[in-house]
Amino acid sequence: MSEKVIAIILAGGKSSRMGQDKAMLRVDGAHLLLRVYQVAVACADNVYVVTPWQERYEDLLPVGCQFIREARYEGDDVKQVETHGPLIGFAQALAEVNVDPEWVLLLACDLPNLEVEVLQGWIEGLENSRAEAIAVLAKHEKGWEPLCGFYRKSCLLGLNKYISEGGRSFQQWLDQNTVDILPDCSTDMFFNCNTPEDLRRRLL
Ligand SMILES: Nc1nc2c(ncn2[C@@H]2O[C@H](COP(=O)(O)OP(=O)(O)OP(=O)(O)O)[C@@H](O)[C@H]2O)c(=O)[nH]1
Repeated sequence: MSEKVIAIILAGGKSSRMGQDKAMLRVDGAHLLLRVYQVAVACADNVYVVTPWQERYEDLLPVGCQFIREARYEGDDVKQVETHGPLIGFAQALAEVNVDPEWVLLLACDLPNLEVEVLQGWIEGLENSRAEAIAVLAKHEKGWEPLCGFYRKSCLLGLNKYISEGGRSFQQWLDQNTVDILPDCSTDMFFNCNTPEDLRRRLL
């Protein structure tokens, strides 16, 4: 029997390179965050959206969507909100999630090319991963693809230790641990929209 997963979607970035909230961009008629959410629902028993600004997305996502409200720092000027970055957003979400499956599908909100069938195939393969692997991810020449892949919930202990020692890099944390590699990493599912140029390319 194949593994079950929960999904966590990260939707709390500054989108500074895009110049507007990436989660709200429309691709093929639907907001990016909604597209990612729908894919996650097709793959996972429970889906959580972790964000410091839940109110922005409440009308966008179906009623009953499970939000995890991430703590944020605010200066006097509300526009100067400081986010913590994806690693801390992930750790905060993992700490909140208390449901059963041991595997978490982690997704960024800016992935316009996700394919349910590919993700489901990967989920089926999770049962073959090594017991000591904290994650199963794609790996490319430049490193891991941390924001479209699978983590064991038990990685939280080590992740919190890494963060408490000042670590903020997915790549560095993953390199310190055992990680299995996903089969067929050549898919363009990992393409993410960081800049207006990325978006233009995707919409062509
Ligand atoms: N919950 C949460 N998600 C984050 C945070 N920072 C980034 N993300 C998400 O992580 C994914 C990748 O984000 P990046 O593109 O690296 O960063 P970004 O801040 O969104 O964009 P830039 O400002 O252009 O770097 C996106 O889904 C972001 O929404 C954060 O502090 N909290």
